Amino acid sequence: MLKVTNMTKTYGQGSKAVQAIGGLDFEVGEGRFVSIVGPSGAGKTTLLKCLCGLLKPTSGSVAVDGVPVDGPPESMALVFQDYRASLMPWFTIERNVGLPLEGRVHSSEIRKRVDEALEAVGLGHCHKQYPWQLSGGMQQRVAIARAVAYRPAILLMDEPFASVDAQTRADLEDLTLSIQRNSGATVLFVTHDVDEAVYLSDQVIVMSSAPSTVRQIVNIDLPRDRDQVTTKSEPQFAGHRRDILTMIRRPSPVQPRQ
Ligand SMILES: Nc1ncnc2c1ncn2[C@@H]1O[C@H](COP(=O)(O)OP(=O)(O)OP(=O)(O)O)[C@@H](O)[C@H]1O
Repeated sequence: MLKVTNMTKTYGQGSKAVQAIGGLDFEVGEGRFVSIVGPSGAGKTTLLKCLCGLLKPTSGSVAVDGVPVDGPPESMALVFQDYRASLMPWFTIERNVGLPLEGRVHSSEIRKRVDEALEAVGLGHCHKQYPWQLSGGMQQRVAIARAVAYRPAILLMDEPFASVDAQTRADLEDLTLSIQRNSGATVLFVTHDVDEAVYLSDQVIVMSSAPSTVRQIVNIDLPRDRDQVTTKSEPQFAGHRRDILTMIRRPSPVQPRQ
């Protein structure tokens, strides 16, 4: 469904050039949940921006169902870490959720999808409230509801739970899994948290440091029905976690004393 071929990305030119992505090749199958991990500055956000057509790769290509991506495709939605920046404070929750659908589908259909999406994220009682009246975790649920209402074939998520507390994060992980199962969407999920990547994914793409390449694609052979306690107690979970952490761990800058 999604194919990245020999993709590179360099910002700037000449002596100021920064090569973020050195050359990436991978494919993501329809309905898969794929996480992307790698050291800080590896180019994970840059990769997502190239996938959704916000940035043009310097060379190589991105294609969805064989069609090259050269602008934001209709079939994709994005959820960012910073929910404060992605929600409009002067619009109600229901307006925020329905916004990407305005002008695309009939208003009665928008109402129906907004109701369903807010119900799915447990905010069926918040239609008329404003973002600033909700907690951080609730605001991130609104951002997820907006993506759900849009019904994308591909959902890109860039560290979506990095700004919420641990319990809310676990709840949002499970919410994302159940939404993905129900919708059948393909999810690409950038995270710094290796446990989160293993817990959520069918596959984890491990990137090297910049200029990045794919170090390894790890198939996660855990049963698909995940549970925060039992899945994380599985020996395979610990094995995947150890292997991925070993791959992305940076050498310590502090040398031991002789
Ligand atoms: N607009 C830009 N102009 C110039 N350089 C940029 C720009 N955006 C990112 N970079 C550089 O590209 C490299 C990759 O950045 P990117 O944000 O994609 O990495 P990341 O893996 O998402 O980082 P982190 O894990 O810290 O969020 C970094 O060296 C960064 O400084």
